[in-house]
Order: sequence, then C-alpha cells, then structure tokens
Amino acid sequence: MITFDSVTKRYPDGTVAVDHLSLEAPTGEITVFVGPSGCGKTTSLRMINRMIDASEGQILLDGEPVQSIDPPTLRRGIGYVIQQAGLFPHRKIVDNVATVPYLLGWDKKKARARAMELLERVGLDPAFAQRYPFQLSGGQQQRVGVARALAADPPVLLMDEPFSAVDPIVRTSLQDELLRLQSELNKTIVFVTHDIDEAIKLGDRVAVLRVGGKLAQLADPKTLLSEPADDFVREFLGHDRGIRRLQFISTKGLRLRTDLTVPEDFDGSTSEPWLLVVSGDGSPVGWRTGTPGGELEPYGTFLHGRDSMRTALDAALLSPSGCAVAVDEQGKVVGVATREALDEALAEAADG
Ligand SMILES: Nc1ncnc2c1ncn2[C@@H]1O[C@H](COP(=O)(O)OP(=O)(O)OP(=O)(O)O)[C@@H](O)[C@H]1O
Repeated sequence: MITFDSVTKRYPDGTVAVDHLSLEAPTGEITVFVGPSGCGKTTSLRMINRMIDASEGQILLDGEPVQSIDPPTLRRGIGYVIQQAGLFPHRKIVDNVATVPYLLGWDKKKARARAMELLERVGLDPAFAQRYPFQLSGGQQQRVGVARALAADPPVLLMDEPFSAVDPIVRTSLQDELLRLQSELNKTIVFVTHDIDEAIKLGDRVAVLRVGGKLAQLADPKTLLSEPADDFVREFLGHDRGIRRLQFISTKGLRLRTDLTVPEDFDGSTSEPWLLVVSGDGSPVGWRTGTPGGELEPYGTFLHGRDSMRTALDAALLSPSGCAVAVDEQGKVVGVATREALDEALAEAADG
C-alpha cells in the first residue's frame, strides 16, 4: 500500500504543486490521479519514487517512509511507464525490456529470456525483439514500455499518461491489455491521466485533483459518477455522467423475450411489429417486420449478464426495432430486450 500523509510539494519558485495530499493507494489495485493540467498529478506520482522529494508530509510504502529508502533501491521495486514510452533509441527492444534485470546483475541469458516472456505477455510478436524502437508504432512502443517496467517484477507500477500519445483505437486496446495484465499480476498501480473516461475505465479508485494540488474527491468510479463531491468534480465528469453510470449497471436482471425470434425460412405474419431472424446455428441475422418480405434490418447485440446496460442501450439504438439482442459467449441469441424491458431496468437503476 502507498500512503500519502499530508504531502505538500512547494517548488523553489514558490509554486505549490501539491497541497496537503492525504490518500491511500491500496495494494493490488489501480489508483488513478486525474485532474486538469497543472493540478499536480505528475508531481504527486514522482514523489512516490523520489524523482521529486516532498517538501512536507510523508509518503509511505507498506508503512515505510520512502525518504528512508535510498532512491536506486526504491526504484528497483517500482516500475515506471511514461508517455511515449521513453525507450532507449540505440538499444534493441529485447535489451530495452531487459534494462532493469541487467542493472540488477542478472546474467544476459536469463535477462533476455525474461524480456522475451514479457514481450509475449504484453501482446507483442517476439520478432519485434531484434528491432529498434523507431521501427515500432507508437502503440507497440508503449507495450514495450509496459514490458520494461514489469521486467524485474516490481510490486508497484507508476504510469504517467502512458497511453495519451496514441490514437483512440490503439489507446482502447492498450487499456484493455492493462486490465487483462492486472487481473493476472495484481500490482499496486498508480496511474496518471487527464482523461476522465480513462480514469473511470481503469481505476479501482479515482482521485480527482484540482489546480493547486488539492484532493477534490477520492472514490470508486461508480460512486464518483453518482455522487460527485462538488461542482468542480461534477463539471470535470462532464455532462453525460448519467449515461456513463450505466456502464456499472449489469444486464444480468434484464428481462428477455424469447418469443420474438424466427428461423430464416419463416415467412408467416404476426402481430408483433418486429421479429428477429436467427440462423440455424443460433446467430442473429437481422430484424424483419411482422409482415414477410422486405430487407432485413440491422441489429445490435450485447453479451447477456456480462455487458453493461450502457452496451445494451447502445445495441437497442442500433436497431430500427428499438430492441437489443442478447447473445451468449458464442454469439448465439439468448433473447431480446425490448424497449419496455430496457425502460424497467433503467427505472430501477435510477431508483438505486
Ligand atoms: N520544476 C518546477 N518548478 C516550478 N513549478 C513546477 C515545476 N514542475 C511543475 N511545476 C508546477 O507545478 C504544478 C503542477 O505540475 P504537474 O506537472 O505536477 O501537473 P500535472 O497535473 O501533471 O499537469 P499536466 O497534466 O499538464 O502534465 C504546475 O503549476 C506546474 O507549472
């Protein structure tokens, strides 16, 4: 666990970057520092591994003040990932990843084997090992940055806007990858971002900082969205806070209808305005109207019980029928959530 105990950082020119910050980043969890530019996120992060020293207060690592640990020893137990990866340009990828093991005096073979294992872990083709950083895309370089930070298996990982320099699609996949890795590794991660969506997606706990380095709120993402502490936090969360809350509401209890599906060769009429055509193997094909003939219309799906109400609602909005198609892990139809069922679930969510 990392503990900030009334930590203040005053730079020599008098700027107070962090002001009496007290919070805990629990072991095995992702704690995100989020806030507008200049609110002291990077300064707070760098005080953990003593790249910057606190002016007042103390930071404890599992109860031990970081001030009492000499910086090289401290940093060996703390992985650090920054924006644009910060790889050594003249070293091959494998040697970049093996940087800390080399520093720790591992023999070259063992260090390289560890680097190869990690490249695979972060989803990179081992063939990249022999390349130089400039021969990789920005997203691939970030993966190498994460692999390098994990090389000596540190219990703590500090990540400073690690995904902000890549395009939104790559960014999403890097975020997913980090969550997958974290589910296996259970590191204590402190993650800095200015992007509230990233904070909500990744954080077990989110610390919102305001300019002047003061903590505005520390909460889990669900609480943050439903109970922002003040106008600053509310404003920072943005105007679609209600919609984003839906991502924490499960589709498990969503009522499904199973009488609205028909096989592909069905050409009868019904009084239902829409019917979902399902192929022989159970996958959805498209919506047709109650009367036969005409083109099949598009549909949207959600994984029943796994995806959130946000995804279910999105699926409904993609279909002219206004209904969302519930599928299982194999993509087979398990039922249809009608507008009424979605309404009921939303009303319950609003009450809760
Ligand atoms: N070496 C320094 N000397 C003086 N002031 C500094 C120094 N480094 C940072 N600051 C100031 O401290 C405040 C906090 O900076 P910091 O980099 O921690 O913010 P941040 O929240 O990470 O910002 P950003 O999102 O823009 O990276 C800012 O007002 C910044 O100008």
